[in-house]
Amino acid sequence: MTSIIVARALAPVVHNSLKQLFSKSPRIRNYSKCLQVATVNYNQKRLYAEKKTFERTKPHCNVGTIGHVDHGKTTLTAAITKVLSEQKLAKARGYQDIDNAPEEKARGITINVAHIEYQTESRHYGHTDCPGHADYIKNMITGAAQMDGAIMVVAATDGVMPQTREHLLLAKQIGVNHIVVFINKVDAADKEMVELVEMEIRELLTEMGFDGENIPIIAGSALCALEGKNPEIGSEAIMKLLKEVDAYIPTPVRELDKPFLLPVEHTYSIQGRGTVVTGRLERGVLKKGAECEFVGYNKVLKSTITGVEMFHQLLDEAHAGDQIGALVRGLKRDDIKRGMIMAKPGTVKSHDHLESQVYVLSKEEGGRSKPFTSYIQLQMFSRTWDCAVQVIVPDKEMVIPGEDSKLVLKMIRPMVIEEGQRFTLRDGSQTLGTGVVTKTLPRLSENDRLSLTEGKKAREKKAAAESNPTAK
Ligand SMILES: Nc1nc2c(ncn2[C@@H]2O[C@H](COP(=O)(O)OP(=O)(O)OP(=O)(O)O)[C@@H](O)[C@H]2O)c(=O)[nH]1
Ligand SMILES: [Mg+2]
Repeated sequence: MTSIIVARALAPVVHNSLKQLFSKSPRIRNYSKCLQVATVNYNQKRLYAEKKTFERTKPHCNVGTIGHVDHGKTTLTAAITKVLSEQKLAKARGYQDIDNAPEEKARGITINVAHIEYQTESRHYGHTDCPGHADYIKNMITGAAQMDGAIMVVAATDGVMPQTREHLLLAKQIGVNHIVVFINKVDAADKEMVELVEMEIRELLTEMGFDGENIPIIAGSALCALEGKNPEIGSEAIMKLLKEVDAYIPTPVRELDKPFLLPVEHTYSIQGRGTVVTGRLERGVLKKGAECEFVGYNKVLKSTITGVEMFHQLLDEAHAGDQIGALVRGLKRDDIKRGMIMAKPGTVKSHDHLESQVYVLSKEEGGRSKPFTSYIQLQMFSRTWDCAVQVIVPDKEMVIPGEDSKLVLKMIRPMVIEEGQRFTLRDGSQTLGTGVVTKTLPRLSENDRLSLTEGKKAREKKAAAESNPTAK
């Protein structure tokens, strides 16, 4: 022990004298470079070795902020960590810490989702802050796909706005059924306005199929909480909100006894360590040393998991529901893509052809106004991937908005699909409906796949020829 302490204390002195010595001769300078690289690697490995181990003392739950652009989702996220940090239940994260990409800072909006950690007395939380801007809805869908419940933020100054509606709709489609509402910016609105906004939200929630009458709605000001002003609408409102989140959003039952599966959300390259993939472990238990397989985009890549972390703390084993980073051996960052599935080898398969049951939203529910027929091309979102699909309506002429229909989907590329898997279909910037995979079908032939990329006219011609083979 003493020798380790002495060696550590002497290391910088030895390092500096060697550096001075080496820098004198140009030939020896190369050695100096090597030494620098070795030092960086050593420091990174030391940092890794000194990381704390995560202690699982409370149930883990994934929540996040959704809602219209600029209504205060990121400010609320920062405020929650600030208020909880005063009780030693979180590390305070500043607004700029959360929206930290240069474009986010320049535009003052969220583009990428951010994952933050905090605790209440009863649970440990992973919190995903989603973007509200309509252009980044794809990131919102991926973010919301990881949540067990959501905090919907509505500014009292604006009330219900287009993405308030759209985010609620998508949350419902994705299967996020438990929502708690925070009416923000009450410092800038009068009491009557706040009451009106609350009524408007309850109406909308009911219209969208949520329990509008009983969903907890808390009014406050995230900015006041963050700046430590007006505690009754600031920090006290945040604590009230967290109490409701604790009580209203149930901890889901996790599938711990199944083989592990993690939909990849991001990949990072860590110098001296390798590649880290992040995402929420959907099922099973993941241990360091486990063999794994990455499946999707026409690839199956084998690897071994050499480390597991949760919010920068080491984990002995990750459980379903945990938001984790896994260090994998022998793969480069570019080999792995968002949307791939990391799973126990041989337990998942990719498909590009499936049968499904889809509910097509009516116009009033935010869906399209016109019916559609076979060969329409849509975007399918499931887990963390999205993919272009061609729709075949097998047993009727057309599908009318507001009805439930059997649809055959042909995907432009094979991805991991399982029976019972849920997905959302979007048409450009509009959500069309939600469905569940009822059956996977044999892989598409090259010929079939080509027809996916054909122009609309060519498809219509082909369809006409197929339905009337005698016509020239
Ligand atoms: N007056 C007042 N302003 C607030 C409050 N909370 C947030 N704001 C301001 O509202 C603006 C938008 O806040 P953000 O937290 O970036 O909003 P957002 O919902 O995360 O925005 P996107 O992620 O881009 O959709 C900022 O200028 C905040 O300072 C509040 O309680 N009162
Ligand atoms: Mg934001």
